[in-house]
Amino acid sequence: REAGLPPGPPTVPLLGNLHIFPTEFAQYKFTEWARQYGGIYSLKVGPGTAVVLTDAAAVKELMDKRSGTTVDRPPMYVADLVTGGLNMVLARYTENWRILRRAAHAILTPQASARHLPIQQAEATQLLHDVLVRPKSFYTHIRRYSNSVILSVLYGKRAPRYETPETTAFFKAQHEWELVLEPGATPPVDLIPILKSVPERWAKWKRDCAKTRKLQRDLYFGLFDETKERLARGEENGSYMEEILTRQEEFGMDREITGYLGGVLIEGGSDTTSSYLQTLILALVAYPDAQKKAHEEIDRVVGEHRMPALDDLDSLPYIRAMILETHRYRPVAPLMIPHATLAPEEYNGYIIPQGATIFVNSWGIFHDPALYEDPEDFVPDRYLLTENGTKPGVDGSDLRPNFAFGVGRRICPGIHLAQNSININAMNLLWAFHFDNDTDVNGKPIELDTFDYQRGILTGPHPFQCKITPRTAEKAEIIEREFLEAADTFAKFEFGLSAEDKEFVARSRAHSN
Ligand code: HEM
Repeated sequence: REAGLPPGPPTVPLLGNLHIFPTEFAQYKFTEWARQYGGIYSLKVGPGTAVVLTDAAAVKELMDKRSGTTVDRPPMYVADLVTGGLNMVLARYTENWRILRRAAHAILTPQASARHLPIQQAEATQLLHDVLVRPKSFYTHIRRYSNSVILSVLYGKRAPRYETPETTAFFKAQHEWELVLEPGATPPVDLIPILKSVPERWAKWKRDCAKTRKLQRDLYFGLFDETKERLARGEENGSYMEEILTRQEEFGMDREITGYLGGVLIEGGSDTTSSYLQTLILALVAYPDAQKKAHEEIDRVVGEHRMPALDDLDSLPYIRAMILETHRYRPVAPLMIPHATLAPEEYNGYIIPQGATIFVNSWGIFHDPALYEDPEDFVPDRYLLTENGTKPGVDGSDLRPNFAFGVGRRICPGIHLAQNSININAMNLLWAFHFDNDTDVNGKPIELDTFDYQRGILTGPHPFQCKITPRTAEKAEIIEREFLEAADTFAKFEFGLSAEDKEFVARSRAHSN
């Protein structure tokens, strides 16, 4: 470890800390080390350096205030092979990233996101309907919901079923993408560049990259071309890509970069929102007292005879607190997405060298017992006591309510769209259903493992079992009725459906009759 670096675990020659670098659920080991080495420590990864921040003040200073130097991402050859450096999430600080970011920002502002509320609301109604009809499949209903919302927002084309061809193609491409990105799936090409020149016939990982690239391009450019053709026919429905296509020149975007912009937004918008909602349900089952308080609140404010509306949230402080607590309890991105430095930075007497990888350990911060009372428990009430949920008397001002969405110039561009989805669905689900432990054949409750989460940089619970029942017969009727009424909103987004989708749409509406 070079002089001036933050402290960290003892190193060995050549490898540094590489031999002890966690390859899965890194947030847990990183948090353990944070309790030992402090809120800022370093890891030597061969000749490279990674710095782990588990201290809110350091994050605010280095990542938010000095975002100009911490905006980069670490090099990732595999991502370049698959996406040609055009995946906004993983892209280095390049002109292409700036173009992608500007285009995303211009159209995902709070005002622009508000334009997409009708389809989000209609899809959320279908989610309630799907859960009502087939409660056991809630996990896939939620995945369909988030994928359909993002497809509708971006391309004006929805996915009525989990098996809708675009949705199936997306989850297939995404699965392959996650496999190639998994640590250990590829040799350490970023550390040992010579490995990049191994010919494809001896490098399965290169063939996997080529396969993923093809799956992504077939879907992303297929959707892109379809939108272009729809525009040419004069059949606009207000989708994001329509606007991008008409402003392509202004943003300096060619076909290639425009196709990948759509792609990265589907990726960013699908499993993040669904993982969040699955965690919310897991927590409601595991913490029935919190569920009861939320039920009482929504009954008092919204009542029995209508579905919640977005404006209701202003009068629902406990549910607002629950939404924040869900982000804290099981953040979708427990280490955010790694950043990297464009220039050396000095902080608290330590040197962070140029090119260092920076992990923001949001898991470690959110689960710090010095900041939070009983951090391992799901306790929405903490956000009623202080703005950032920290213990009264502890200074939580270095945190912010949208901390789970990232830092500095890389903060999540989908934040407003995501928050609308989360807010609508949290209210809807609580208004409509009871969430309980399922029972086994002997009638014994099946306890949930609240740590049974997926591996990966973005995480959510593995599919789990629970019992979901409508809270009253009247609410079930309202859901059926609202679902039918949403048909008009859906219609604009239902062009070019497969025969199976058309049949499903017709059948589900007839069923509701
Ligand atoms: C629960 C929902 C979501 C959460 C918790 C979430 C969280 C995050 C986090 C932590 C980052 C990394 C920020 C950083 O590096 O500092 C990120 C980046 C990103 N998110 Fe989200 N996100 C969500 C939903 C969405 C949605 C709906 C979209 C698309 C419409 C989206 C698109 C992106 C993109 C493109 C990036 C990369 C930004 C860049 O590197 O410049 N996300 N998100």
